[in-house]
Amino acid sequence: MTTRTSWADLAANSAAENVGVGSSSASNGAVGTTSAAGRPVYVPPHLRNRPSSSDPPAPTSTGAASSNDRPGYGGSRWAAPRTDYYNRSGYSGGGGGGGGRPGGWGGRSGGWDRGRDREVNPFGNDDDTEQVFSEQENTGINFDAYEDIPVETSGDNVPPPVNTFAEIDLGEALNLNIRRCKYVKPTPVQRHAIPISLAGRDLMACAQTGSGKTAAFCFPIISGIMRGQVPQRPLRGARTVYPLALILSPTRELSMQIHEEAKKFSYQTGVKVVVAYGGAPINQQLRELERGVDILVATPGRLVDLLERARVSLQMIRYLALDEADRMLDMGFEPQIRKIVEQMDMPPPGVRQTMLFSATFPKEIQRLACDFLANYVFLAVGRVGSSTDLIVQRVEFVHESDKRSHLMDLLHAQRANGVQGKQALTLVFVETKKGADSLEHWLCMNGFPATTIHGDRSQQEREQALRSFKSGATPILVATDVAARGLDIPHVAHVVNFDLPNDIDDYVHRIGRTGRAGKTGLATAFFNDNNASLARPLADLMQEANQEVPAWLTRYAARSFGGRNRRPGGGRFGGRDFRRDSSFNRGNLDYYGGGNSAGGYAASGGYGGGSGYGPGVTSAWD
Ligand SMILES: Nc1ncnc2c1ncn2[C@@H]1O[C@H](COP(=O)(O)OP(=O)(O)OP(=O)(O)O)[C@@H](O)[C@H]1O
Repeated sequence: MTTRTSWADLAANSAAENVGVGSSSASNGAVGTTSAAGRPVYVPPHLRNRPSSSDPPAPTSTGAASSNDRPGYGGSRWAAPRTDYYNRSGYSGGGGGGGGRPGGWGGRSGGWDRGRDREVNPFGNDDDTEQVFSEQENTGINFDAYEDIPVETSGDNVPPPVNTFAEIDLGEALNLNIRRCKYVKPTPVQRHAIPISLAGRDLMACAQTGSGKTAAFCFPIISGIMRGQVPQRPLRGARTVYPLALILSPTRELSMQIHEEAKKFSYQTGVKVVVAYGGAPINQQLRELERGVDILVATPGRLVDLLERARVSLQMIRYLALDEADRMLDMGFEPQIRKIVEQMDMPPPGVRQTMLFSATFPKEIQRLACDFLANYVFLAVGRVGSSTDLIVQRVEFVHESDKRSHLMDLLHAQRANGVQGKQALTLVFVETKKGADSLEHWLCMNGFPATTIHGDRSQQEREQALRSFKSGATPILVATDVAARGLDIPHVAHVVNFDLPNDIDDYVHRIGRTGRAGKTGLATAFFNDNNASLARPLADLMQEANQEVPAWLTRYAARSFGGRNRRPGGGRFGGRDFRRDSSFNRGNLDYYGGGNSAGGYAASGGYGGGSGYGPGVTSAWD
C-alpha cells in the first residue's frame, strides 16, 4: 500500500524541508500510510494498492535559485500551499470527496507525481535548462510588428501594463516555462492583460488573431493557483472533482490545443490541467479527472454532461476564461454557457474572476457578456474585430462554376514557388461539410494531397486530419468553420476562402489561421454575387488593414445595404468598449456588479464620461 513517491510522501517530505510547514497530513484523519521519514501520510483512494513507482521525483530545475520568496513559488518553496491543500478535509480525501487536488502536488520542484502517474515533460526530451537560458527568441517571430498597435483600456483603476515578463510576479516555475517556450517578451495583449488579471480584475479582452491571447489568460490563472489559498472543498460524491479554474472554448481541437499549451505553462508548477471534450471516450476523461484537476479545459457540451453526472462541480471555481468569447455567447452556444455559468454551482461574478478573450467582439455580444462580469476592464489591442496587417489579403471575383479551376491555378503557382517543389500548407475554407468532402476528393484526384476537417467526421478522423496537415503529409486542409477559430498551426502560408462566410467576423478568424505570432501570411477570397452582403465590411476591413481594395469591390460595397454585417454608429466593428456608447450612457445609469440576468453588471463609472450607471439597464440596451 505504500507509494514511495506518492504525492503525499513528497508533500510531507518537502514540507519538512521548508519554512512555514503546517501539520502532517494525518491530521485530516484520512486513510494514511507511513512515509520513509516515519510520518503518517494520507494516500488518496485512487493511489492505494498501486505498485510503487521506481522513478525518482522529477528533478528540480528551479532549485534554490528562486528569487521569489512567496510561498507557492518555484523550487522548494512549494511546501506551504501544498501542505495547506492536503491538510484540508474534502480536498484530498477525508471521506473521499477530494476531487481536484489529490495527486496534484508531488515533486519537490512543484511538478506532480502520483505513483505511476508522473508528469510528462511537455517540452519533449530536449528540455535542457542550460539550453533554455541560452537560446534565442522563438525563431521567425517578429513581435515588433505589433508595437505600433493602438491599445485602449477602459474601466476603473486599470492596472498599468508591463514591458517585460520579468516585471510581472508570475512565480519562478512559470517564468522558467515561459523561457522554455522561448517567449522573450510579452506581446501587447499579454503586456496589458496579465497585470489586469493578476490584480484580480475581470477582463474583456480583444486582440488580433495569433497575438498570444492563450498565454494572456493562462499565465494569471496558473500563477493565481500556484500562490492561492484553497478554501475547504465540500464533501460530495466520492468521484466529484472540484477544479479551481475553467477554460471553455467552442471546438474540440481548440480545447485540445489550449490544454497542450497550458500543460507547458504549468509544467512543474504543481498545477494540474485536464481536458474534456466531446467525441472522445468519456471514461478516459473521467479517469483523468479523478487523478486530480486544477484547471479544466472543456467544450461546453461535454462539460454539461460531466456536470449532469455530478462528476464535476464548479463550486470551487475561482477563474473562468472563455476563449473565443463572442462565439461562446452567440446564439449557438449561449444557452449552454448560461447553464454552465449561471445555473449550476459556479460562484457568481465578483466572487470568481472572469476573463473573456477574442479577436472579435460585436457590441451586442459585449452587452450580453456583461452578465458574466463584475467591474471589468475592457482591453482592445488594435481595433476590435480588425485583422492583422501581417496578412496580405486578396479578393478575386470568381464565379461559382470557376472556383475549382481557379483554386487549381493558385495551387499550381504555389507549388512552382514552393521550396523543392513542396506544397506550402494551405487551408481552404468551404461552406458545407459535403462541399468539403467533394473538394477534397477532387483535389486528391488532381494530384494535390488533401484532407478535411468538419463536423461529420469522427473525432479520430478530425485529429488525424489535423496531424496529417501539420506534418505536411497532406499540405491542403479543406475545412468548414470548425477550424476557423483559435487553431495555431505553424507554417500555414495561405488561407483560401473558397466560399466566403456570411459574417465578417468569421472571415477575420479564418484568415487569422495564417500570419500568426509576428509572421506574415496570405489570404485569398473568392468573391461573387452570392457574397454581396459582405462587400462593404470586407472592403472596410481591408482598407483598415492597409490592403489593396479592388475597384470592383468598392463598387459592390457602395451598392450594398450592409445587412447584418453593417454595424451602426459609424464603424462596422465594435471598435471599442460598448460602455462608451452614448446610447449606453443615456440616463446617467447606475449599473451594479453581479451576474444579474436582467443585465446588471459592474461598470462602475469611469467610462466615457458616464458618472455611474443605473438600474435602467434594459433601456440602455434597447
Ligand atoms: N510572448 C510570446 N513570444 C513568442 N511567441 C508567443 C508569445 N505569446 C504567444 N506566442 C506564440 O504565438 C502564437 C499565437 O498565440 P495564440 O494561439 O495564443 O494566439 P491567439 O491570440 O489566441 O490567436 P487566435 O485569435 O487565433 O485564437 C502561438 O504559437 C504562441 O506560442
